[in-house]
Amino acid sequence: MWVLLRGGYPLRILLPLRGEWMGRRGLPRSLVPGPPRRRYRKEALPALEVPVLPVTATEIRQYLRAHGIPFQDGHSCLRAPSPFVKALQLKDQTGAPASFSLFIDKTTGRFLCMTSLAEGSWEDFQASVEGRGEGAREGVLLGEAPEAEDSEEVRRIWDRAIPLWELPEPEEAQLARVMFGLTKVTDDTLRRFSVRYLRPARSLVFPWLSPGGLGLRGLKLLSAESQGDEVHYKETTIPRPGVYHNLFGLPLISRRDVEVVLTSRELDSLALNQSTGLPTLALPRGTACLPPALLPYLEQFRRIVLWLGDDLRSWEAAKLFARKLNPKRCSLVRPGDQQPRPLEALNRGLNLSRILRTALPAWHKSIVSFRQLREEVLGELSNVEQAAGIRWNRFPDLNRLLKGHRKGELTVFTGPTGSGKTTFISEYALDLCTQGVNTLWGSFEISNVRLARVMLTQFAVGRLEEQLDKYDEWADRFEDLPLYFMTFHGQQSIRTVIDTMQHAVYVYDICHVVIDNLQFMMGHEQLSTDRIAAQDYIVGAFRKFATDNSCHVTLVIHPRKEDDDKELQTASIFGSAKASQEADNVLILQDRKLVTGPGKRYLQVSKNRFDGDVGVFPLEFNKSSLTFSIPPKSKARLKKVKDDNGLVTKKPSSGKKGAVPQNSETCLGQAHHPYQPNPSKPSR
Ligand SMILES: Nc1ncnc2c1ncn2[C@@H]1O[C@H](COP(=O)(O)OP(=O)(O)OP(=O)(O)O)[C@@H](O)[C@H]1O
Repeated sequence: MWVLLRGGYPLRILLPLRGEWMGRRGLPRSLVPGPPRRRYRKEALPALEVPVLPVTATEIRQYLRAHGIPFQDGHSCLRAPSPFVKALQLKDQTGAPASFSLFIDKTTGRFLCMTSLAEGSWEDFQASVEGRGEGAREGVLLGEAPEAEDSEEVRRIWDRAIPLWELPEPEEAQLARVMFGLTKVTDDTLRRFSVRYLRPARSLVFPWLSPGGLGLRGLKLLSAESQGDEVHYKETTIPRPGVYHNLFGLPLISRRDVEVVLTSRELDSLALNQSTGLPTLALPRGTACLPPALLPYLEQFRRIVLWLGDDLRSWEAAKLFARKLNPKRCSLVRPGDQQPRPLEALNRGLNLSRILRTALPAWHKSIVSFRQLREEVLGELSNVEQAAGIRWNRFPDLNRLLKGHRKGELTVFTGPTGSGKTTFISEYALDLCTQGVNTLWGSFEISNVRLARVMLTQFAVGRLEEQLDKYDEWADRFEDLPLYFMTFHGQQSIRTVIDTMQHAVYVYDICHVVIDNLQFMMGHEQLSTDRIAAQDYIVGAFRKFATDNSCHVTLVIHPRKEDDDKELQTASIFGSAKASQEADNVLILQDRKLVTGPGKRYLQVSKNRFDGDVGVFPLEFNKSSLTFSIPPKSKARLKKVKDDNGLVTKKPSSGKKGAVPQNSETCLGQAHHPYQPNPSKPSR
């Protein structure tokens, strides 16, 4: 059953790959825990060229006032009476008075009615308010959530899973407890959270229950594999990660709870709740993202403590999420030896309540004293490996020079026309995306379909035209990557692009934005002198965005002038020194055709603010897989050039992969070779 919405259709500013290219799924589904979701669907209309800007909180308030709709201002949402609630429904799913059960996200305008569970975009809401009379006559029907298709599989797995204490073999139960670190978690805790165990998969099963604990919306299976003296966890969710929006523990939250502890793992929530008795919730995809669709369920809390993990990445994610939740009500538990993950703290007999009391306020005045910085400095010093950022799997020599890909930096990338800039940066970004770096592409030059085709070929490391029988397998895995595309093409104003990037950071927790390329934000009418000023302004805007949002921006720039027989220099990129000063890193794709022959390229790191190492290394283009990454068998040479102190070091490349980040779990929660589909992931 579908609703035929009246009025304008929201133009898709951000388009997850699946919506445009795969053609097999509808618009992004921002689902929230609860019984079968009611959602608005729209006739598929071609997105028009001019994207709309996200609605602002001021506009939302003005609209509600103009239509006489009372509202209360919350932390991340406005609360209003719901137009989707029949008069007789007096209580919502969580037992609150249904009158103010509509939550409208102040940043995106998306709404969720806690009573009818209707949800949709700001335009949907306006259509339902303005078209209410006509809507009723046309028969406003609400669609079932598309992921309902998984419910049979969910029910089948759930029915086959049993509580740990019901396992026939006590040894099996004990082994499972040891593997998952649950030796100090009681059966009562497991029972309260309805945790089960699926014997055939040797996996814990965490249910996605509706707030009232009535409906089963989905599941997360967690398996553990011991590798040496380490245990690696692998997560599988139904429905897939992109729509698995379960706040694990939500059914245990009562309306009277005003404080909650957010964790990044279900096991940590079990340990925390058992040890402190505090309400606790686990985020559906750990530190990878905090879907805005979950914010209405967190509105009731006056204090939120984020205890996401024991490493720098968790600390960074906690700061990012606190900004979305309203920093003034958030406190962060700082990672440290005496402040490990909650489950580890429980197993080490530490006092979790005391650790919670050391949580630092997320919000502080704009001028900070060193006291507030010292914790972060300590965090960086004790996590040098992670402070260096995410390492590329495919470009070990890039790791040796840049040491990693870090949030908050601006990288400028250039190369001669037609040299393979888009192709290289596509693989460079894909490599990071497969490691859980939420990525937004702004492809102004080539269409998203063509770019996605290049990326899928690079992802499959081979021509899919010759193996179309494997297309679905690769496309399914590719679809689960945290990868989003702006729908702009051709000239765009920098303001529009920045606003859209801001929106994406909020909605999808984007950590890496690729802009290909800067020239598309330079109006044609600008004269040459203006062009330099315009370029400086645009680079400055991206610099500010990267810093303010702790999001890495990679900016592709066509060189100002090129002499075919000479290497590009930094000066040949920028009109003025300002732009090269703004960049943290400057990469140049050199194609010395005269020297190295067809296909050969060199990548030159000509600026590296992180630790100063600059140099060049060879790249070999593989036409069938469209990849530049060094084939594992071949050894590439890394030549370092003199750094500022005149030191010259020349290290033969070991050809080893760059150091894989400590937590090699990806956004999909499983560590697997990024080049191959993961056979252990159940096929759809
Ligand atoms: N090293 C290479 N050798 C041969 N062909 C290449 C190489 N790199 C990319 N190509 C091919 O050249 C074409 C142009 O590549 P690409 O669009 O990445 O270049 P570009 O530098 O981004 O171009 P432009 O300057 O127009 O943006 C593509 O078809 C690509 O497959």
